[in-house]
Amino acid sequence: MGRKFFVGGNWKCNGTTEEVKKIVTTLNEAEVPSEDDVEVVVSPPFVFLPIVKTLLRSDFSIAAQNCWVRKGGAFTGEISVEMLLNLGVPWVILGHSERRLVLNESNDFVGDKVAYAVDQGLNVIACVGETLEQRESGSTMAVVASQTKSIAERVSSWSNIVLAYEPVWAIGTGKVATPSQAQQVHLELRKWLNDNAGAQVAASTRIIYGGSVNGANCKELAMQPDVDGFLVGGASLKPEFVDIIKSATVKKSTQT
Ligand SMILES: O=C(CO)COP(=O)(O)O
Repeated sequence: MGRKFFVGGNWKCNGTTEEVKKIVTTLNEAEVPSEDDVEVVVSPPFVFLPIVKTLLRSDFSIAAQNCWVRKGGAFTGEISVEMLLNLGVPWVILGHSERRLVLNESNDFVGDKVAYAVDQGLNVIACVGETLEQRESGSTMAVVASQTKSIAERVSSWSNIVLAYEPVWAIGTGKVATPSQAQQVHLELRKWLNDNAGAQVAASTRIIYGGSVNGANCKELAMQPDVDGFLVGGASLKPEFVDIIKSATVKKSTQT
């Protein structure tokens, strides 16, 4: 079964209403490969989800950048899965390193969030990735495996989960993982899924790369056999996001 190329744009904590409208206009006017060949999901801050949902072309989808771990209630400042579903937001990004590291979200907490969101019917972009210190000490695979394990042991199905490998040292630094560094970890993650979640999950789960992806480096990364797309930060706020979406064509050419 082929894995459809996936391009996510994580806008993080950026934008004004005017800027958001401008990005959406650029996306709406872009000529991109067909929905059969690429799935595009943009993730604005919560407050802009309704306007983006209203204005964005119908072949692109939207994601929240976080959600509460269980059913909503007396949790000041949180946004629940139920609210996202009520607004018609189909995706959520969970376990981003900025939340793991700055807000101290543990592997267990992220695993609980993913399980609750998936159980309620959301699609999840689940992020894993090592810090520079962890890479330099040789523990990259141990770190991403334990982050993935906390998810795997809580979910009964992977069919609505996209796994995003985002090495922390490559995020917002301009220091992109080389295509072979990305491929190596993606392949290891797929082997891990094979051994722990089954061959079908390993074959069908999309593993996307995030960390300083831009219009110039996306093609070579897209050609790697286990790179099934991208989660883009900074460049998703710029017109070059369109070029990154177009790298789906490069991917397709490597598969035929
Ligand atoms: O964190 C990221 C996407 O979630 C990557 O961010 P940058 O593309 O800005 O490095």
